Amino acid sequence: MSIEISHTEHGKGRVRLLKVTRLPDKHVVTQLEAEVLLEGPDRASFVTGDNAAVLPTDTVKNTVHALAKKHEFADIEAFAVLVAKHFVTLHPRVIHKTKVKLVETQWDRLVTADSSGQLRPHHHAFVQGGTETRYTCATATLRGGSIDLTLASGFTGLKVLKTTQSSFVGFLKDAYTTLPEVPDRLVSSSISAHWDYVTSHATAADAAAVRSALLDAFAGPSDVGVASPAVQFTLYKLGEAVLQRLPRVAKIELYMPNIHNLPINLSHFGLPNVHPHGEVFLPTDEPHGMIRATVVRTASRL
Ligand SMILES: O=c1[nH]c(=O)c2[nH]c(=O)[nH]c2[nH]1
Repeated sequence: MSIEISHTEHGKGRVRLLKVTRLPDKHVVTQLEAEVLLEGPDRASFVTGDNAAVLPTDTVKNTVHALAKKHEFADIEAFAVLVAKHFVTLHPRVIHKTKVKLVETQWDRLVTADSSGQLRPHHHAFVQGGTETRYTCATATLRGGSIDLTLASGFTGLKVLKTTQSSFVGFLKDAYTTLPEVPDRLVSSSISAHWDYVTSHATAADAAAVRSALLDAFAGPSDVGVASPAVQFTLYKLGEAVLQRLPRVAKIELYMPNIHNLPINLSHFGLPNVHPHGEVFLPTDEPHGMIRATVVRTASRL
């Protein structure tokens, strides 16, 4: 029997920083948590204990902090690419690939009354709210003399709810099926999305456009909505909307837990509480349905 080591990587996780950019008219903050992993051809540190090709993970952390100070960057996408390129550029002999994941903590600018009583965006005060987390992943890989870059972005915890235009009927039944057919129900989810860009030049605005496309497809037109015969169908429509609207997105992975809101049985009190009278529900978060799919663009058959 011979034993070999195959894939190796090392780096630093949970590297946190908050950067303040002090512009004259406003301060701008970016808070992020980085995970940076380095890959190289040398296996000696794992196999023989020779650390000559190992850039300490402590240095990786320091580098993230120092690059944040040295460079201006518009969004986490730009900073992820910058960090990923840094290591393969500085140490091409021992580092052939860098993977960077940056998770952003969103600070929203407060809107308060100014000294004259006018409501205005605040110069330097922020608030954090919501459960949504946005992230981006960049990789830099040395190929010959150049660097291949890939960029992906995503978010978790985008909570959505519709109070009608959702049904679940006609499903497969067996001896253990107790679920009744539901022609009209609430549908709720906490959407996670991860998408690959066809370019490494995508920005926070692209991520915002993906989010809008997903929400528009979930909700449908504001007056009439859009039918959801199952979370599965809605998930596919969400992915399709993103790929139709945004040519920079190559593929999107979506996870939509089906967060059940169960009609409470009020029949003891002579109160019908099911379709079309369903008004009082018990929001639950476990167990929840798990619906996941990847939606990709295929080459045109024309
Ligand atoms: O939209 C749904 N998809 C399912 O697969 C499913 N299964 C279930 O019990 N309820 C639902 N709802």
